[in-house]
Amino acid sequence: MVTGAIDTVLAGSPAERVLDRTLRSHRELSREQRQVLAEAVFNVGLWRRRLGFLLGHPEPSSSALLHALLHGLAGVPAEEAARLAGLGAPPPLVTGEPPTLALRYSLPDWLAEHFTRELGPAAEDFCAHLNVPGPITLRVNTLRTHRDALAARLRDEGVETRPGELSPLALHVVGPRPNLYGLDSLREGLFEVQDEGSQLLGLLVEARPGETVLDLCAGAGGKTLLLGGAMEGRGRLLAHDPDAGRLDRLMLRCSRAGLSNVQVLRAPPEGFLADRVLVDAPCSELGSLRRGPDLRFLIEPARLVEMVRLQRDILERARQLVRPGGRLVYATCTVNRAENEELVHGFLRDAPGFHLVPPGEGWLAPGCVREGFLFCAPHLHGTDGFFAAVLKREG
Ligand SMILES: C[S@@+](CC[C@H](N)C(=O)[O-])C[C@H]1O[C@@H](n2cnc3c(N)ncnc32)[C@H](O)[C@@H]1O
Repeated sequence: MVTGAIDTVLAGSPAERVLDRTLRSHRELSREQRQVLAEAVFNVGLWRRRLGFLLGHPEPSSSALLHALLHGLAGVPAEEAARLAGLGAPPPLVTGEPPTLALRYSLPDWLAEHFTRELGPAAEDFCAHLNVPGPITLRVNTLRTHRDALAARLRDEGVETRPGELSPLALHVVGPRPNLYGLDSLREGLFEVQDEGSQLLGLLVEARPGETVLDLCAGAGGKTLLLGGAMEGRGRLLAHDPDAGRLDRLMLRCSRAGLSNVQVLRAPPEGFLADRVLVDAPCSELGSLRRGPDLRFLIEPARLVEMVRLQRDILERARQLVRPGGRLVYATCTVNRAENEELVHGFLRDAPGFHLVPPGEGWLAPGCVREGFLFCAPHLHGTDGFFAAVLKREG
């Protein structure tokens, strides 16, 4: 069953879905067996390239990969590892460090080369952090409570946290992964799960009570909810996304959070000017690769180029919706200059009425600023990878 699930993941099915399906059809498994299955599927899915190197074979069988994981990476004795993997005898493993970044951190070659071009020598550290799960981070809903009170409430519910150092709204869960969805505090809308870097993107908008704020790529509302808190529920908060299902989820989350001034726009917005516009753009999502073991193997390299045209179009639309003197925040969760710095510089060349302003002046940690933009990454800040530009329309 384990090797069957691994085969399906290696053939390109998303690991989360394969695991879910396998667990559903094997309800007889004990808690420990389910845990072992999940770890085997996720870790072979993640480490497949490094395991292939250990085996000296580009396309080894699932059993051989499982053996290499257990013996080569987890240190289980060879005979025991072979038995657990269903092999008669342990295959020999290569010793020594893999010679390339792609093999060391189990990435497609093109992606490792991309990160080297983007980050230079820091690519090694960045890629190492892609293989370590990120923290579970919560964002306090300031419409209902404040951070210290939420931490105390969570402690009463058995969840220990520590405050984030970058976002004043963040709490990181400490210790084993809790079942957050079973907590009354979540049902009462006291918090949302949101990466600390993602919180910074919403905070860069610096939305104020009484303003008109447009979240142009609102999705299921992660940032809309933050903006609503900053506006203290006063003013007009407009949320648009072409994905109707996501907007439905946004509305549910707003109601749980006690946010009543959100207006959902199902058609592309027009005919008004906003004080602030957030473009949390669709992107290649290379900053979120640690969120899934196999995401790196599912991305098509062409996506890094194809997204740029869509991002330009969205930014152009956003430009027309910012009032004179207003603010436009362009953000992505990717590490790709073509979608980030280059796109913004191109926009500034074509839209002379806008200029770049320092992100988060007076509150954002200087370590989160690179070349005048927000830049966060797992190896530097413990967040997913994010980019943002804060642009002001001249008055
Ligand atoms: C990075 S996600 C947004 C995440 C969301 N802001 C949040 O914090 O949860 C990008 C969103 O852009 C949306 N999108 C795609 N094409 C778009 C377009 N042409 N105009 C506006 N949004 C678009 C996608 O449906 C997706 O929900």
